[in-house]
Amino acid sequence: MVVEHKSYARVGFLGNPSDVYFGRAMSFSLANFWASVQLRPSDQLLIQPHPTHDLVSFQSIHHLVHRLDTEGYYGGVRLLMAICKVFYKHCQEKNIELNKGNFTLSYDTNIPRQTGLSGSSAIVCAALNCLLDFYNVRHLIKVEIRPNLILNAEKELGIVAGLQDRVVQVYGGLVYMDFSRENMDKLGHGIYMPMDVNLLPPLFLIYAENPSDSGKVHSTVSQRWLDGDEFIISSMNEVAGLAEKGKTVLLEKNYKELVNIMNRNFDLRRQMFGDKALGALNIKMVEVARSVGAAAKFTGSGGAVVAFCPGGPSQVSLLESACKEAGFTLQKISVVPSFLSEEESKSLITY
Ligand SMILES: Nc1ncnc2c1ncn2[C@@H]1O[C@H](COP(=O)(O)OP(=O)(O)O)[C@@H](O)[C@H]1O
Ligand SMILES: O=C(O)[C@H]1O[C@H](OP(=O)(O)O)[C@H](O)[C@@H](O)[C@@H]1O
Ligand SMILES: [Mg+2]
Repeated sequence: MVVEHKSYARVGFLGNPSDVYFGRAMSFSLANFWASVQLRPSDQLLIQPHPTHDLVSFQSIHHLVHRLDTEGYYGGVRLLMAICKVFYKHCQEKNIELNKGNFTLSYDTNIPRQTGLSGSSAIVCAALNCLLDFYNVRHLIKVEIRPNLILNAEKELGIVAGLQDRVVQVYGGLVYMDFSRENMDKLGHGIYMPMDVNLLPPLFLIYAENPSDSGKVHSTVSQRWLDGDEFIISSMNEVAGLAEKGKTVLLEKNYKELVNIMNRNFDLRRQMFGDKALGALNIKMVEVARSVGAAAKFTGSGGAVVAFCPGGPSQVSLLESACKEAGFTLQKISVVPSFLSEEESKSLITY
């Protein structure tokens, strides 16, 4: 029995990064890019390195150093190992029996690497889905809990990350999420509300080959937040509030106000993180979009931008030219509908 699962990239549409800090967020599953994981039964338990993403053979020392400078030390192998560990420990803790032989896990991805499109958790989410089916335990691990397991796999590796990406990668579609401390403490997870994807106006993705490490980007703000820095705490609360406002604005189809909310979301991130942490190229992507009057903000911690053109097709043409001139890739966003089964949707609040 070979099991294969696909998990899509995600766009943190509003409220990110407050999800890392007990805030609120609205995100959607992006059909343009995905990761896939395959599980095959085998005699040995093998985590297969990807031929390009886990490169260990180089043409020269120059090539090796260039690769480390541009893409860092790690690929997906550590993510696959970490989710195996987290899944196993969770099952042990919950007395879920895992009666099966060994397997080989392999992965592939076309999600631009480390561009804030959640390439990391797409690999982890697809692997978790393989494990759930291989061991036939999907019915024993609630849908609300699965994002926590995906996040814990990355936390295990010391990556600073939040839940918004993992939630939408498990649920699919458009989801509004409330991670308030009260809910997290009481329920052990946030409150996740699927929304109608048709409420979204046409959106565009701008990105560049410019990998940035979300853990590194978050580390200073994360420490300041832990230290009780008032500016970070109040700004993060405002960012969380934007997701909530955004929910109302989308339901009312008030797209004029959506422009202000998206722009404010990025401006607050910029004030909190500072230009050095965000990176000049990432900031330029937002500025290029804004130069034609589009609203723009990061999809994640940096590398890709979600843009909205309230002026319609003529403004989209201007955006196309501006991106081309700046050397950025522009794609029309396509959203993946919800993945939830009828059974899984029943317990959830929908809009
Ligand atoms: N496309 C990829 N292929 C292989 N591994 C990846 C890829 N993207 C991310 N990773 C792994 O996940 C880790 C964290 O990536 P992260 O900075 O969160 O990127 P992203 O914004 O894509 O989620 C990386 O250090 C690496 O180990
Ligand atoms: O900063 C953000 O918006 C997000 O950063 C991480 O996502 P990534 O795709 O790795 O950049 C993090 O996992 C999210 O929870 C944050 O919202
Ligand atoms: Mg990530």
